[in-house]
Amino acid sequence: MASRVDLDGNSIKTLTICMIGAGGFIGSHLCEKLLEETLHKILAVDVYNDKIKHLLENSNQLWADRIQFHRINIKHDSRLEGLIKMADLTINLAAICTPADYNTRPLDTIYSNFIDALPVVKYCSENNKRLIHFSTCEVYGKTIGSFLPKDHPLRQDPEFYVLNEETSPCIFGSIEKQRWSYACAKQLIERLIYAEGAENGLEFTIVRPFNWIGPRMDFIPGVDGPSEGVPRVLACFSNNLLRGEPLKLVDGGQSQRTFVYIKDAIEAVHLMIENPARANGHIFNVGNPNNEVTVKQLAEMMSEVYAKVSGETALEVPTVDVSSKEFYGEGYDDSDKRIPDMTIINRQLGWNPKTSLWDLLESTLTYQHRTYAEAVKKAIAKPVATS
Ligand SMILES: NC(=O)c1ccc[n+]([C@@H]2O[C@H](COP(=O)([O-])OP(=O)(O)OC[C@H]3O[C@@H](n4cnc5c(N)ncnc54)[C@H](O)[C@@H]3O)[C@@H](O)[C@H]2O)c1
Ligand SMILES: O=c1ccn([C@@H]2O[C@H](COP(=O)(O)OP(=O)(O)O[C@H]3OC[C@](O)(CO)[C@H]3O)[C@@H](O)[C@H]2O)c(=O)[nH]1
Repeated sequence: MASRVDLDGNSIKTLTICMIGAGGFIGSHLCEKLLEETLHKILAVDVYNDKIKHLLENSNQLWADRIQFHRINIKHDSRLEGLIKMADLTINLAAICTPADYNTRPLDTIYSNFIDALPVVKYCSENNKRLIHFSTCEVYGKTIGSFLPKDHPLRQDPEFYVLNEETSPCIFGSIEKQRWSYACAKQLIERLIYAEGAENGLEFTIVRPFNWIGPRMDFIPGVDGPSEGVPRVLACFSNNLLRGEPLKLVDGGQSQRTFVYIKDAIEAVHLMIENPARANGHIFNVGNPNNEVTVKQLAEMMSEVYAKVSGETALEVPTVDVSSKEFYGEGYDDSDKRIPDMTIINRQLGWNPKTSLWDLLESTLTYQHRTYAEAVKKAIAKPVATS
């Protein structure tokens, strides 16, 4: 591989990266990218490795000696500090990050996103190691505009809904709305990291992903995850499509989201890894402001794309409304709208997303159909056990 240079023309040093949560959706894509396009070494930490098995198993691959898997639960494992010390950079992706858990398992959610991340920050700070920490767009909570009357003209003013790292407030619901347990824990760990930077010189970058989606995201209930499990919206809707059932719209599917293709987003993380002078001390929104839809529009587009890639006829009634209480239980609440301000990431790293929502859904649903269609058919055909 020819010597590579960073955005300022300096040659890039080969790094050892301790990647915690490497076995998850984002981790698996980041491992793939780093192994295929760089010479960096990865100490991959997770409790699972199914999504990176293809990178670990084949010892003939060029990168076989550049990835090592460590099955470690960071809650209680003394090996973690040693791995962080061995690495030049730690990337922490580990988290409980599915909304169905936030209001039903708030303690696990808070522990996972705050308490369990504490030693990682401490070890990086004490050992003068750089940290890239994964936070979330959920730290913004609700938009200022959502508190205005429905037809108020200021709702159309970007000042009232575009989310900026340096100027937007974090607006959460009341404590009994346990949905916000995740956002609040992520916000506090961001503040702690920021304070470690200010008081102890920790070199950090905080990433706020805005709904990254693509292959290997979450699980299909009853196939490679629990039958009663509720994954994030891409996998929920994929599951409905694979089973030929209507897509469930929570509270009518009026919330808005911007979706970015995982492969575009990984490019942004790659730039952060290799341009520390431009990334350190910054918080970055990583999303695609051009791919905004309501959840209802997402459902309609996914139904259309799935019919195209699977060759199956779309349902005549493609969606059904369901209340949030019925779907998620007590204590659920929602972010109304999430448009990332791209000024900072654009200025620091020159990054812009490329893939349209239609194109990213086409490649993702092709993957979902190829990977799961047969397994779902078998699961549906299996007789239900009666007592
Ligand atoms: N995907 C998105 O759009 C998105 C959006 C906002 C924020 N994020 C953040 O990005 C990060 C990664 O998200 P993802 O979508 O890849 O989720 P994921 O659930 O697929 O990956 C998280 C990984 O962390 C591992 N993990 C959790 N607790 C652990 C522990 N105690 N010890 C070891 N490993 C542990 C899990 O096994 C999993 O493989 C999370 O911090 C999440 O909050 C993601
Ligand atoms: O079957 C379904 C599932 C979900 N919805 C609604 O879709 C919206 C998006 O839901 P989801 O992708 O599950 O999660 P959120 O966007 O709300 O939150 C995530 O954002 C980033 C992250 O931090 C990590 O990924 C996470 O917290 C939402 O409005 C659901 O109600 C649906 O209608 N039908």
